Amino acid sequence: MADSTEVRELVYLVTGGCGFLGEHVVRMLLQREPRLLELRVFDLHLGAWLEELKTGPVQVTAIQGDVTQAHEVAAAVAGAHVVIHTAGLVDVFGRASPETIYEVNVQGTKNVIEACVQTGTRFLVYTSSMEVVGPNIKGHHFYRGNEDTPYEAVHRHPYPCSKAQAERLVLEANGRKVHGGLPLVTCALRPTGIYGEGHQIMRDFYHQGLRLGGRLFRTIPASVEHGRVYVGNVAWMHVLVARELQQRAALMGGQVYFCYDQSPYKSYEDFNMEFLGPCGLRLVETRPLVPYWLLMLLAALNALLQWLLRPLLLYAPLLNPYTLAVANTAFTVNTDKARRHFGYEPLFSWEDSRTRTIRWVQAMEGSAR
Ligand SMILES: NC(=O)C1=CN([C@@H]2O[C@H](COP(=O)(O)OP(=O)(O)OC[C@H]3O[C@@H](n4cnc5c(N)ncnc54)[C@H](O)[C@@H]3O)[C@@H](O)[C@H]2O)C=CC1
Ligand SMILES: CC(C)CCC[C@@H](C)[C@H]1CC[C@H]2[C@@H]3[C@H](O)CC4=CC(=O)CC[C@]4(C)[C@H]3CC[C@]12C
Repeated sequence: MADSTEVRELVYLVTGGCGFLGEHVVRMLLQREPRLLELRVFDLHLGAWLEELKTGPVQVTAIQGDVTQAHEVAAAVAGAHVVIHTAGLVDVFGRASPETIYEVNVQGTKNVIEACVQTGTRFLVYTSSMEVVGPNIKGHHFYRGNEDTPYEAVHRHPYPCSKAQAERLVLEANGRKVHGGLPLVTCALRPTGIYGEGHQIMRDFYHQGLRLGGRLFRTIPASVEHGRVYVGNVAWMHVLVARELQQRAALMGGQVYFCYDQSPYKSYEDFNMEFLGPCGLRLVETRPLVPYWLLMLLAALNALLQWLLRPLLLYAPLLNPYTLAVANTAFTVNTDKARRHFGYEPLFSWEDSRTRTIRWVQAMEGSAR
């Protein structure tokens, strides 16, 4: 909470501040960063909700801009003490071309780093992803691993490749001299699958369940654990890391941290049912209804259809070979690195996270109840 004894002097910039995670980071900063003087929210598409934030003690500056445009980024970064770079193209469904994904995720990140160097901004927090580690193309399971767990991180899909490249750039930039001669301090946060208020895929599953008469059909065995983390805790971790990076540069600079909380280890579908169940949906079958080989065939067919239809229309269903491989490969983390390095404790318990997410699903139009 804002402490009235703290002096408001810091300028923060959040790129992608109107996205699913970005909005939570923006709101969390306003609630939990008492030294904030100005908060710049940079996004390709600005949300109308920003207006309601402009009446508080912090100056909220909305900047409509594109991270792929170096001059726009430099203008937004100039004078900021801290940059939280969450902007990214999150596309594993083939909606955008690989070139566009690289342009936004890699070139956009380069632009942010160069802007920090040119303008003298010293602290950069990058929202990376578990996907920079895995699941890899071989489908190796990553079972309750931590930041030091050996794992063959080999990818082919543009999204994880671009996130891995961008993360490397951010970490390599740690220690570079910025304008004025002081060193840049960077670090990267790697959320697992984020859930919570505003999660588009949860919305899609909910509406799909409604269309199917309140039922969802299991596709992945319940034993395939998936790492999930509540958006409020991911946002809190960003706020904390940005704050502590300024005090503990030697320890935290150039480091990566998985984002974790007390959300239970479950399969992707069983986890979603924690929220969709109380909203009237049920998961049919204890075992997958469709055999895995058939799912693979359907996924390949979807990829083929996407390619054939591309000149005419965008066909981008949830099921494709990549999403199937990710959903069917266990990836869970068990770490306390963030606690050890900067005192992170989840702000929201599992019960809170669950209740908040259920309330949000229930508030969606046409609740199944
Ligand atoms: N959703 C998830 O489960 C996970 C997301 N992440 C990472 O978290 C970050 C945020 O992801 P989400 O909030 O889920 O996605 P999102 O799509 O809701 O938010 C991304 C934001 O970036 C903005 N953006 C996209 N291209 C831009 C550009 N060229 N210039 C300026 N802004 C641009 C979008 O308008 C959007 O507001 C991303 O970097 C993503 O890779 C990491 C792990 C898991
Ligand atoms: C076989 C089913 C039809 C598959 C449906 C579920 C999938 C769409 C999702 C299963 C796992 C998700 C990914 C995972 O949570 C890790 C991610 C991290 C990110 O940085 C971005 C999003 C994502 C790739 C996420 C995307 C949806 C799933 C593949």
